[in-house]
Amino acid sequence: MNAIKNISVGHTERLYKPVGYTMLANLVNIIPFCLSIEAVNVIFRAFDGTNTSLDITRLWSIFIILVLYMIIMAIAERASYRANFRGAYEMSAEGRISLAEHLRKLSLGFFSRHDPGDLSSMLITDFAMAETGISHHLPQLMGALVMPILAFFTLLWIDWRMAIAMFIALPLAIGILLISTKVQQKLSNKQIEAKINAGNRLEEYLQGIRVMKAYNLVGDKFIRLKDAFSQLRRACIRQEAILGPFILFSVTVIRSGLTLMILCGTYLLIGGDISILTFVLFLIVGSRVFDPLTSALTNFAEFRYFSIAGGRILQLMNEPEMTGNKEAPQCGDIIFEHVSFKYQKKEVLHDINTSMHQGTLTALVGPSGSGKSTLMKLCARFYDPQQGKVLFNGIPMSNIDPESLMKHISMVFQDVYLFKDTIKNNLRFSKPDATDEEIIAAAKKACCHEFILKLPNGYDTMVGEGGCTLSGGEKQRISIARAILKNAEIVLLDEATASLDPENEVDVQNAINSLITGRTVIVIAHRLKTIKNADKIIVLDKGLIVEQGTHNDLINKNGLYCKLWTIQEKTAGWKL
Ligand SMILES: Nc1ncnc2c1ncn2[C@@H]1O[C@H](COP(=O)(O)OP(=O)(O)OP(=O)(O)O)[C@@H](O)[C@H]1O
Repeated sequence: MNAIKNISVGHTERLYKPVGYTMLANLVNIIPFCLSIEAVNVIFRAFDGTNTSLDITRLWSIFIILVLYMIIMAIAERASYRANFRGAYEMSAEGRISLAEHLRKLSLGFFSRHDPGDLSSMLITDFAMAETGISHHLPQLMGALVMPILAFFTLLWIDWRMAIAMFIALPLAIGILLISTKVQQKLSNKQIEAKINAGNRLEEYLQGIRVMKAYNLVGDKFIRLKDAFSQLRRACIRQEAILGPFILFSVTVIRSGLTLMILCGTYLLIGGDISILTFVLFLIVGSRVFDPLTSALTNFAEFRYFSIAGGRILQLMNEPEMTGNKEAPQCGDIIFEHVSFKYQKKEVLHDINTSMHQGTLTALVGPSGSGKSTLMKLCARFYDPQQGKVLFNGIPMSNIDPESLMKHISMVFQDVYLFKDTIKNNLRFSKPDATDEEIIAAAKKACCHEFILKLPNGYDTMVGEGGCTLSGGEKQRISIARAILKNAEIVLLDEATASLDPENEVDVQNAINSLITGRTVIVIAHRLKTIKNADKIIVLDKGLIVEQGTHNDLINKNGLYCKLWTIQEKTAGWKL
């Protein structure tokens, strides 16, 4: 039952149509079989010494029914084929979209626990496996059972002894397959893990090829890739080598029923307990019934393998989404009350108490790894803290709908991601209904306009996957233009001006200054001169707030900020 739920990714009702059609097709498929039995019967009666003449009319009728059957079957098979495949592809297309949608609603903490390769494998490979399970294996498994079940009950009615002899080995064959279930689960999980690992290593190898060439590391990474492929090879071989004999054995066991039935029939025939016609009838049924049974057994094994993929998808679907259904307030202060936060096990923020007031600029400073980016991510509710509260206009962020909150926040990160699309669409991403004029105005403010015009197709130029056709500084300016275009009440800037040349930095700084009026701005800047005029500077060290206040307050305190400031003054132009 679990396997069925898994393979349909929780939508068992989607299976009714394909399974129903295939079972019906298999049921109808019995007609030629019954007709051939009837034809044997007619011929047999003409030669059994009872002086009955050969009923040619009946034979012709059988032939005509067979032709009609073939026409109806061709139409019905087409309908069944369409139902199977359409159902499977529709289910996986919808499933992929809803899974992608679900992933969007998960906390970022989930993504730091999972490899992106693992997730993309679920979206592509696992769904493809569930698709195959639904379109092929489950309908074929159920369909293949129709004929043997009907045959069993009919034969039981004709002669129970021979019927039992024919099917006596079936429970044993099923038992063997069921015994292998646990082994299969373990081996299949290992094989799927090895497949994902190989995919991840390959991605790492391809993405890091530039660094590897630069540092001559090709050997080491290649060994990791080679190991991953060797592991996959071993997992595949182990799975086949261990499970194959189970299936072969159960098929052999089931087929032994034919021999048993012949032995039993011969014995009964000699004893005069059955007629030759009954014996021939059993031989005809016997020659037809074991192929679908074998196919059902092999499909059952395949079906179990494919259902593992469905189980992985279901597990992911059950990951809890971020809570909160309150509409985010238009604006307000962000307040941290005794906030502690850890990624997995490591606590990186300890008992943070601070506030970022509406319409002011708050700067986060501190040595690398002190927790600045983490604190900023908590402001945007990328994560919920394990202890304490983050309040937005007095409402705990954990009660606010994350999507509603995002409408009020613009962000500029250190690493800018651009979609494989035109520059214009990459800008429009932050405001889907923006007009061309608005886009250009934002680009001008962020000092992008001129370099965009110099591109081959201006605003319609395509940028590569991840924006690889633009320089770091250009990507950052595009990202600033996006934030300007979104025009949100809260602006989060992480190293916004880090990769700009001094000339552009002044322009962008001016653009940012005009953007922050009446807004809450939180900025991480390693170059302290850029935040000298901030309303509040929060100094972090090892996850603790060690100082907070204005530039002058902190200089007067003569603490960590003053130390950092002095170092930067002395080494002007250096980057901490
Ligand atoms: N996704 C993550 N998973 C686990 N640990 C993380 C993650 N992100 C950051 N950390 C760790 O949390 C600590 C704080 O990192 P954070 O990025 O907040 O510091 P930062 O002050 O912004 O550093 P930098 O100035 O170098 O960007 C670091 O020790 C870092 O290694």
